[in-house]
Amino acid sequence: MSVAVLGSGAFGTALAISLAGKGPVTLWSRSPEQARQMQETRENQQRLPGLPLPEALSVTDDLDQASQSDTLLLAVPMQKLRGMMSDHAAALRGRVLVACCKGIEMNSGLGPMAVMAETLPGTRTALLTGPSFAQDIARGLPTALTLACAEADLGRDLQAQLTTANLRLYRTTDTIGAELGGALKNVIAIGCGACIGAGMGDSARAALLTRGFAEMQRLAVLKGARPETLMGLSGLGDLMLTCSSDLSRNYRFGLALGRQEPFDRSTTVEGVATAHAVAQLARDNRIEMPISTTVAQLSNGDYSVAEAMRSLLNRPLKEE
Ligand SMILES: NC(=O)C1=CN([C@@H]2O[C@H](COP(=O)(O)OP(=O)(O)OC[C@H]3O[C@@H](n4cnc5c(N)ncnc54)[C@H](OP(=O)(O)O)[C@@H]3O)[C@@H](O)[C@H]2O)C=CC1
Ligand SMILES: O=C(CO)COP(=O)(O)O
Repeated sequence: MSVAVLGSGAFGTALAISLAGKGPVTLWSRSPEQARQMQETRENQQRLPGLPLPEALSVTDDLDQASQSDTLLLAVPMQKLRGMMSDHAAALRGRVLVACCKGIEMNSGLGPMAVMAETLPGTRTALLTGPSFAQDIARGLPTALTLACAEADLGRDLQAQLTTANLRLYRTTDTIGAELGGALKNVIAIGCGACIGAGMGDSARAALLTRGFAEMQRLAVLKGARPETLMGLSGLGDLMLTCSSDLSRNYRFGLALGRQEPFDRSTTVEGVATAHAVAQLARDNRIEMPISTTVAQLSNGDYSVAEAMRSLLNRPLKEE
């Protein structure tokens, strides 16, 4: 089975580098200029500088060529997934699609699995998610991720196809739990970054992370996830990584909010749109998601970090 990665950002490039250790892989960029640069320099200078592209990795800007592969990894930001799939529906039809994005679509409240199902009904789909920074994967550091696929046999095939020497995949059929774990942890990571940036300390971060995890479980279980999925790589594992590392863009965005410093808005920070989607889901489903809702308000500039923390501390007392 052949594989191509569609989307030449940091994560798509890192996955293609890792997969190239096993055999030929194609990386598609929508930008002819970026594709040419990568072919010439054998590096993704824009999104993943300093990490060489192996020989087995070929770069193209021709989607028809890339989509000849049996398995296509879709490595674009969540809010771009629907548009990218609609633009290229004819080329993607009939292939196995593996979404590699973490988030909830703003207007629909849907995750990547539902967006793929709506855009190309009948397509065989899966999700790759979990704790990993693109730089770590590209450097060949040990990493473990979750491959979620509702079709157990296809999940097994994809697990074997996409596991590499240093990237170990676990599988699950709980696609709802896997996608909500990956989406919701980014929101909590913004909150944790803001808390550290504002000098509120590690104890406050531990409280946010733990109560944030309670929110993640509440929404995920309501949507049909298995609680144990949230305890795994795609939930707790990714939450811990993202809430504690400066390599995370969501965490760094939070740090900047807390320090009242500017932040480059062109950086992919999935948790901002997802926080707004979660706030809407909380209203629609009448559940409490106070930290996620506060992060949405914070990222809008409605609150200072100090005000946000005060509003969380002043909530009615309750059982844990
Ligand atoms: N970076 C990481 O460590 C990890 C990222 N992820 C997830 O992977 C997803 C992608 O993130 P990442 O690669 O880091 O993001 P980047 O910001 O590095 O790159 C995003 C890429 O998507 C491309 N893109 C955007 N819109 C489209 C479109 N409509 N059609 C085709 N390509 C498009 C961009 O192209 P252009 O440059 O032309 O705009 C760019 O190459 C996110 O959901 C993220 O949460 C998951 C795990 C780790
Ligand atoms: O998802 C990630 C780690 O698992 C990457 O996090 P950021 O998108 O915050 O950089």
